[in-house]
Amino acid sequence: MSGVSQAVIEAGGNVLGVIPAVMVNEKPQGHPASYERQPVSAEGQGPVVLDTSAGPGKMQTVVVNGMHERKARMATESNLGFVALPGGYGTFEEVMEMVTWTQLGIHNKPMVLVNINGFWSPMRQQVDLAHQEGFISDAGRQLIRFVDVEAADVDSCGQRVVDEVLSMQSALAQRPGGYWNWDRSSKTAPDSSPPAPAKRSLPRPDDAPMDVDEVLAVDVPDLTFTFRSDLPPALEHCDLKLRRGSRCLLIGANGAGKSTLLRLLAGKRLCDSKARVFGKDVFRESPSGITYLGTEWAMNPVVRSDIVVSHFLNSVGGYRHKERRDRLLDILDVDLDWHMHAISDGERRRVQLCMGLMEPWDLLLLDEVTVDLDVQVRADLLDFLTQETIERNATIIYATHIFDGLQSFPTHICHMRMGTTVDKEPIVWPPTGADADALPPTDETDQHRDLSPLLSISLAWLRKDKTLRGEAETARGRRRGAQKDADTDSERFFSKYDYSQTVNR
Ligand SMILES: Nc1ncnc2c1ncn2[C@@H]1O[C@H](COP(=O)(O)OP(=O)(O)OP(=O)(O)O)[C@@H](O)[C@H]1O
Repeated sequence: MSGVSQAVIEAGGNVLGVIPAVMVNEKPQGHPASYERQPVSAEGQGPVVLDTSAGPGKMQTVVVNGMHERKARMATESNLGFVALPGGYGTFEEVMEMVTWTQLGIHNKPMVLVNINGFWSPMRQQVDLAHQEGFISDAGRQLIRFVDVEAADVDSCGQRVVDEVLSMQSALAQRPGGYWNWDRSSKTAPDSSPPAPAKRSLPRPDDAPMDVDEVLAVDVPDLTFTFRSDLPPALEHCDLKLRRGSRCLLIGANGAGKSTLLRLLAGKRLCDSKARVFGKDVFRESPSGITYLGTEWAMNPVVRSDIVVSHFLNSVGGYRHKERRDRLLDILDVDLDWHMHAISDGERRRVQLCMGLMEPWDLLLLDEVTVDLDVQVRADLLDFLTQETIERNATIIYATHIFDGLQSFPTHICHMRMGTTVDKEPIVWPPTGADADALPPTDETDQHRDLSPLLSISLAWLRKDKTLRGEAETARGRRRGAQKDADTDSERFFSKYDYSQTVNR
């Protein structure tokens, strides 16, 4: 791969590597490589590396959380198709998965194997055998092609391979969609036509009437999602429609489903229901311009390793967005000389935000990432985000439990309860007319508190949600909190296993 990368760079092309975080810094113990890595660039030593010394092209390495994300990212980035050179298990697996995705209609991309000195011939025989035996259909046999190359001709076979990819691409374009209707909730056959315009009129943040052809920034109709088939759905019948330029707060108790919804919108999990961002299916069509920032980032060992912040930011593409990066460095008050392993949680969070927000986004999904910022930085950040939605018409969905200084931030609020969105459409904020009348008054318990209208409504919602959730759990034989009437052997347990002196608190 390094040879291919080097050649591409020398020819002025761009190389994008996608690497799981675990492989970033070190060679795993027992790694069979008998040589020390001698990279032509600093590839593999940071989240994204640009090596300008290698040649006129650009080389970048993107670090992702795991192998599945890596594959999905590679599939998304490939807009022409896939070319495989000889390789081992990983290559076999990737080749077959990408072909399978074309067979199933998840994407529709050529797969061309460069058959150097017959390396892939056994694979071709296997595919032909499966075809003869009826395991692969006639149409399925067309989903993979081989270009025979002698080792001596490797340097000059590039054009033939590209021609094969292009020819296969036009053949695939004639092909109907995949076998499955991936949207189980739809009664109709797969439809490759552009998404239907939204039927209902949604208020724009500035309340202008909606154009019927306008593509919504977020369109989630009746979304249901289950983590495992033996568990009840974590999301059920969720609806969320937002126009570009909206800033929507997700409000709900712990476990209401906010993070799950945000992660689905970020395309991190496959779900049967149709969820669209800018008119594209979030998982299968991977719309560009989505940035998701969640709390799990700070747990990643890479961001706690001894990396200097300036290197870290450069390596994730700071050079491409220098102006925004500098602006964010000022707003977030980040010291470029900090070492990531020797800063506070809040400081690490500022670096995360700087890193995540540098590249302009069209949809920003924020999952509680401002929780450990000090109040001044948080206030300045909220101003920056508001400005982004006004100036660039970008959209934000923000799940938080911290309501300080939020009163004038949202254009919409969306109440989630027990895995569902309570209203068919998010409530325009600040509310007026009938919307305002429908909102709950301050709960009696909270009348002595000095609450903003937003916090007052949220508290009233969550108090009601707790009661409803308690009733639902009781009906299922569950109960939270103290179980005063239940028999317990905790005293006996304590006398036998007294850990109180040994457990760190
Ligand atoms: N990996 C998982 N496997 C199974 N169930 C899960 C998983 N993650 C979350 N859930 C369930 O999904 C539900 C919604 O969780 P989610 O994290 O989306 O809630 P949330 O509204 O973001 O909560 P919080 O405010 O605590 O962050 C919870 O009831 C939880 O039990």
